[in-house]
Formats: sequence, structure tokens, C-alpha cells
Amino acid sequence: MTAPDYRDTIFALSSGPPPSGVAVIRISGPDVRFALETMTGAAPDARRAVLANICDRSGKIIDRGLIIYFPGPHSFTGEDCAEFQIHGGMAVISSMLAALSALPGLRSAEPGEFSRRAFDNGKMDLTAVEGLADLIAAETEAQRKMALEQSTGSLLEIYRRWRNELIRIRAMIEADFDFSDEEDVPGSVVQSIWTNVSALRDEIGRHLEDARAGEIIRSGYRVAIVGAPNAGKSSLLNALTKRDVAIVSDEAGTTRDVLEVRLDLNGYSVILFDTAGIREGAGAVEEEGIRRAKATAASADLVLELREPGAEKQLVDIEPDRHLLVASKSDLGNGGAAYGYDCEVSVRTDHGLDALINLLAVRVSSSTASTSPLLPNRQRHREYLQRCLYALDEALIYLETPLEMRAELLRNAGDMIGRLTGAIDTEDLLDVIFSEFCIGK
Ligand SMILES: Nc1nc2c(ncn2[C@@H]2O[C@H](COP(=O)(O)OP(=O)(O)OP(=O)(O)O)[C@@H](O)[C@H]2O)c(=O)[nH]1
Ligand SMILES: [K+]
Ligand SMILES: [Mg+2]
Repeated sequence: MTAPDYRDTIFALSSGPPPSGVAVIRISGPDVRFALETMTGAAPDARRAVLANICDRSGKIIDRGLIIYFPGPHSFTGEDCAEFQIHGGMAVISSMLAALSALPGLRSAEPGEFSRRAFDNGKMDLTAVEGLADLIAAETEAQRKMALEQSTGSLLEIYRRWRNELIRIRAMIEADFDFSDEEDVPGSVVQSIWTNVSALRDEIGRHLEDARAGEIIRSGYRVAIVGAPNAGKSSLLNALTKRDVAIVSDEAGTTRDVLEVRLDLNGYSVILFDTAGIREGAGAVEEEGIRRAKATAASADLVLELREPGAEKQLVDIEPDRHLLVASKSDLGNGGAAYGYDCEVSVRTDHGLDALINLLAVRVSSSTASTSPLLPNRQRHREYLQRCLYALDEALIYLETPLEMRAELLRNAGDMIGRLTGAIDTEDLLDVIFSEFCIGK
């Protein structure tokens, strides 16, 4: 998005794609009142739903619908806003949009522009903006809960407390070196300050430890299904997702590309990856598939290695806490050989599928376990928190460092938190964050 221009009044369809029973068109900006007067005769009382004929500039009726006027600053964007709740037909919506764009000063909104204005007007911080984007995108219960907390500013509250604490501590240090000659401010104040810094450092450190859990909830727990050709990987993917997504055949080397399917497992988002069977001596195309299979395994939260008992061979080298060994085709009666496996399954008889799902659920919930519902859940959060911690550690560890420099490190740490919430300018980041939104948000 280019630099925002607040002289414009923006509008967009904020509800889903037509046709629908009701469609919501939202407008925001200095000419909202003018638009309401032109199209409905008068701007209704603030925040009152009013039924009215909605007309174009020439006075032709487009539809009859509900109008709500939200005068700024008590609105989503902080500007004058209004909502038209109209019939959700394609033609109704397009003639409404055409009528709005025919008004001087009005234009259609760019993606995320409503939220961008809300942010610029101090209605939301960056974490709340991200929470809102996540809430709109949420597909599972865990995602919804986390996004809702964040969109209402709960994460901001924590970050703001930390930042204020750092500012307060720094002020005390500065007071101490300004007045060090005077008797009122004892030098020992500075000593107790570092105890506080250290406690704060630990709190931020614990919060950062939960980042992986937050990212898993937000983006999904990644499970790579790997194994030898014909082990039954694609069959298992289809069985677990109850869909016929992957091609299954008795030909070894059927799967080449990595195929991913999302699954809602007890409210958590899980992404299953089907991969090419790993073997030696494959042709060039299959070899590329195998390379991708290994890369998928390397970056997965869990590697589900599928093996027909009796075909023991080490194919991938994975740490035990990321590894689940599953015996396939148990209906073939080779289950006795499945010693040392985590479980056995058959997609023919569905034997063991529930047990496998339970095993996955246990792994997912242990990976997403945290002491707080408020988790950092983006790489951006992790980066700034990490940089904040580095600065705090440096301030704490090097006791010989002059006090002024240690105070400067605290300022640095506080700035990192300020960047996280957008309290400190991060112009370069804003476009990236707001572009996550679709039009009308
Ligand atoms: N009896 C039996 N056959 C199975 C089972 N699962 C898969 N198969 C058969 O095993 C063969 C290979 O299955 P796939 O799912 O294509 O195996 P894959 O591991 O994806 O194979 P590649 O993609 O070639 O690596 C097919 O003929 C399947 O019907 C099972 O549980 N029991
Ligand atoms: K196959
Ligand atoms: Mg396959």
C-alpha cells in the first residue's frame, strides 16, 4: 500500500462474496456524512440502525436497507464511518459500489486500509491488528481463541507494561547518576534496580519460550509422512483426512510432489504432508521428489515414518522427540513383526487409525502447551522479543560497563517492545502487516 491519504473517503464490501442474504458495505472518511445525506436524504443519529431507501446521485433507488452512522472518533477507524446493510445480490452490490464511487471524494478501499486507518488513529496497536487478521482467518478453535485475545489488545497490555517498566527503571538510573552527589538518593537504589531488570528479563524469556507454541497454533502443526515407496503414505493421508486427495497405486514412486492437507485435530490446526517414497537409485524426477521429502521432514514438527514391518531400513535421521514410527498394512498379518513401533495401522480395515490420531493429538497438545493463553505467534514477535532479551542480557551481564551504557541498553530493550506494538515507528513493516488483510477489513 502506498502512503495513506486521509482526505479520501474509502468504501468496500466488508462481507463475504455475493450472493448472500445481507451484504455489508462499509465507508470511512471525511465525506461519510455527505455520502449518507446524498444517498439516504440524511445522516441518521449516531450508532442507530435506520431503515432507509438508498439512492444513487440521480435519486434512483438502488435498494432499501439498514444504515448505521458511526461519527468519529467513536468508530472502528476513528474517522466518520457508516455501514450499509443491504441485500446481498450481485447486482445490488455492484450498483451500490458504483453509486459510491460516483460521489466526489470517495474511492474504493485498498486491502487492509480500514485497519490501517484504525492503527494510524491509535485505535489499535500492531498486535491487535495482527490478531484481527488472524481472527478473520481462524479455522480452528485454538486459532480463534488466541486471535480473539490478541485482537482485543491483551498482548498489547503485557508489552506496554514491560515497556513502561523499562522506561521507569531507566528514569531511576538517570536520577541516580544526576543526583549521586546529593544525599537523598542512595546509591543502593541502583542495585535494587538490577534485581528488577533481572526479574523482567526472566518474564520476557518465559514468554519467548512459548513462541513456538503460538506459531504452531497460528500456522498449524506440521506432520511429514515419510517412508519407502509403497509403504502406504498416500493411502494414510487420504484415510486421515477422509478425502481422496492423493493418488494411490501399487506402482512404487507414485508420489513426487509434496502434497499438503489441513486437518482440524481437537481444535488445533494440523498440516499433513504426503511425500515421495525414499529410496536409492531413483530417476531424476523422482530424485527431486525425494529431496523435497527430506526437506519437508527436516522442517516438520513431527515426522511420521511409515514402514511395512519386515522392511526395516533407516531412511531418515530424525531426533526421537520429532519421530513417530508407524507400521503400515497391519491387515496383511505381519503385525507380529511390528515390535518397537509406536503404533500399527491398516487403511484397508481402519485398524489403528484412531490410536494414531490420539498419538498425534498428544504430540500436538504437548507442543502447544503453555502457561498463558497469550503467546507470541509470529516470527516478527519472536525477533523483537529476542532482540529485547539480548539487550537486557548485555545490560545485566557486563557489570563493569558504565552505568550510562547500561541505561542505553535498557532503552534499546524498551524500543524493541515499542517496535513490536508499533508504538515506535516501523514504517517499513506496516505495508507487510496490512497487506495480509483482504479488501474491506
Ligand atoms: N493391504 C493393504 N494395502 C495397502 C494399505 N495401505 C496402502 N496399501 C496399498 O499399498 C500400495 C501403495 O500405496 P500408496 O498409498 O500409493 O503408497 P505410497 O507410500 O504413497 O507410495 P509412493 O507414493 O509410491 O511412495 C497401494 O496398492 C495401496 O492400495 C493397507 O493398509 N493395507
Ligand atoms: K505407490
Ligand atoms: Mg504416495
